[in-house]
Amino acid sequence: MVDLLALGWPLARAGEALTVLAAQAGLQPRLRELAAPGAAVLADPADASVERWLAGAAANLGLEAEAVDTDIAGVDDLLRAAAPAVLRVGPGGGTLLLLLRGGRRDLVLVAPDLRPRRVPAAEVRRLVCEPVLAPLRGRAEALVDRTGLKGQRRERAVELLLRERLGVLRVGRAFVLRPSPAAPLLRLLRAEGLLARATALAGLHAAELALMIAAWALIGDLVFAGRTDAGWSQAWLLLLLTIVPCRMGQAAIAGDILQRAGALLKRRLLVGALALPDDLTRREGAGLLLGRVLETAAVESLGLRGGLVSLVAALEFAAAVPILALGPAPALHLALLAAWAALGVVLVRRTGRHLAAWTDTRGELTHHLVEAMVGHRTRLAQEAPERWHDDDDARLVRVLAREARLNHSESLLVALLPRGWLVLGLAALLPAFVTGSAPPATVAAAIGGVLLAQRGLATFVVGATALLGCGVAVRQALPMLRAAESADAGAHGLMLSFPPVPEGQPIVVARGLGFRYPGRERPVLRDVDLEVAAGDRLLLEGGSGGGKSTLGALMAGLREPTSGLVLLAGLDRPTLGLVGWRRRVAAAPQFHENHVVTAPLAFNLLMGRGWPPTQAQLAEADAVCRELGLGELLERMPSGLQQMVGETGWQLSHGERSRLFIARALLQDVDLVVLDESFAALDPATLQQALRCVLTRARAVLVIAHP
Ligand SMILES: Nc1ncnc2c1ncn2[C@@H]1O[C@H](COP(=O)(O)OP(=O)(O)OP(=O)(O)O)[C@@H](O)[C@H]1O
Repeated sequence: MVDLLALGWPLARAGEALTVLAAQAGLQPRLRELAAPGAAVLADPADASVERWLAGAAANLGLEAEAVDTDIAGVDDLLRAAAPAVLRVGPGGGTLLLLLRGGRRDLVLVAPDLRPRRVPAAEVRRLVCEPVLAPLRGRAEALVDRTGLKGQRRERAVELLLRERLGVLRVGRAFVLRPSPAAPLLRLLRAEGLLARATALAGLHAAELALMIAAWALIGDLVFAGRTDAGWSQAWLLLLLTIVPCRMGQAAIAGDILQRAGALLKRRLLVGALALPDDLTRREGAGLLLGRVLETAAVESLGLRGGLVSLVAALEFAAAVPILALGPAPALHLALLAAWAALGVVLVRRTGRHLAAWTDTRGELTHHLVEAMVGHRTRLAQEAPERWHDDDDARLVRVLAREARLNHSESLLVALLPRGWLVLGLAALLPAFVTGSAPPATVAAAIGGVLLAQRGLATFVVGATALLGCGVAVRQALPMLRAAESADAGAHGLMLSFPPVPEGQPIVVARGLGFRYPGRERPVLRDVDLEVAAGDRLLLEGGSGGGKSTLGALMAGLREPTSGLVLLAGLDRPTLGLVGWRRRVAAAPQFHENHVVTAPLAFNLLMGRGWPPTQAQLAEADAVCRELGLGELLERMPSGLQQMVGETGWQLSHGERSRLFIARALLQDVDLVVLDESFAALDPATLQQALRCVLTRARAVLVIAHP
């Protein structure tokens, strides 16, 4: 029996453990010194802060740690397929097992002496499940004992009974490690095994082509040399039959490539969409961004299919060239083929231009449509009905005209290129056929070459059209792909964790602070000095457009200064990272910048704390709501904290929304809360009540308001 806990790593060495596992699993982690989890994290290993720490540390190494929950019935699958992964085991999940290789019978763990150790999967399974099963084992054994079973059969019956009865109980968490979706593309492709699969696919297709050419050669020999013996026909049949498994293998590998690469691309685009710079989303508007997101679907479907099909086309072309070179009119055939391929390139480029123009007009149409939907209620109230659809027809006509041009160009490509070549290729063989100057077998092989090139051209058209679509879609998705590349850069800082700032000590200090919006000539803020200490209650007043919200955003780490310095607890943004900064300062932005997500009220309140919440967090959310005067609303809502709110849920009033935003900031349990005009919509009595709650609960507060 192996002492598995001795092979585990203590939580205090979690950073080192992640680095070692990632390096041994070939994930090429970024080599970076990670600070150990702080005392606050280690104090309660059962708390979600450990999981947040692990996720942040993985991001620092350029990796992604996906938390996977499993029930007892799913443990075997997890141990088989999750590697490389970190399993939390032992009391409170305070020990980490590093799963390097999974399996059904044996697993490989990385021990604290950095050596891989093979251990039986059943023992790891027992360690993971026993804390949940142990309390009920006695009852299960008593039940089985009444059946009279003995020895191993008794053990097995107890296990099966427990698994059957308790299969859905949740057991410990695992963190599956993989390269971050923002990692260099080549590393992602290699980690997913896509390069190896693409090579296998090309190999199988080349084998299929070789088999087909051999089959032609054989049939040519049979027909022209007049052989009639059965052995040759059987060999021909065998060659054709061998093509079947070749094709099946290709279909399976291609499906696998499409699925894996599709998932990879989706993850990258999602990361990019969430990391889009704030100013870009403002500048482009929801409509254009929605259009871009819709276009990204084409990147996957067209790009992947186009890539595979083009690979096949290139192989078919490459096989046709030597066959034609051995035919009766090699120079003429090869010259014609080169000219036809050049014509193909011209037609493809023309189609590409039409496709890009059509996509741009469609994007404009989506933008127009979304703007109309967002402003629908205002238009209903303010605009005469006969003007609602003013531009619609003109926009539709523009889209349809460009679509017609695209269709024409595409049909020329699809119809002319492969069929035209067939006519030309066969015509070039006519002299040899008529004069009988070449042996029949050579003519037959050349016909095969012409057909193969035609197949290559037809495949090329399909692949090129798909790649064109993909190219246009990539251009649309570019902001997201770029944002994905920089998504993890510095977001998690050095993962420092330290206790709350003591009373009277500075939390945020700004010196010589300046800020200028991109594209603006004059700075909004210049030479600002400000210090906010724990226990401070500050009010920032000023005229409209004076830069109050901008200063609030700088304090909350939502923007970086263009000159000067802002320090939080003595540390700068790169050291703390955006994630670290937000754990210390929470902001309730202005009304038009803040959003009620269509989700339960509790989700909206606890957004910054992770989901699902603990009972204690729910109780805290309930208490804050009541202190802010939302108690009566909670009573009225049939589902209380679980009531769906947002655009399609319970519609909150202006004042209720602003208190939800205040509660959301207070519940983040931070050193400093920045409230930007959060009280403007409240009547005097409610305002006093809300203010009392903020002053009691916040360790320090900066309130932005008009005089
Ligand atoms: N994203 C942006 N891009 C360019 N300029 C901006 C941007 N956001 C704000 N501004 C400009 O910067 C100036 C300061 O804006 P800010 O919102 O900080 O002022 P404020 O004092 O909070 O105003 P108010 O009291 O009206 O909310 C304004 O002139 C505004 O137009």
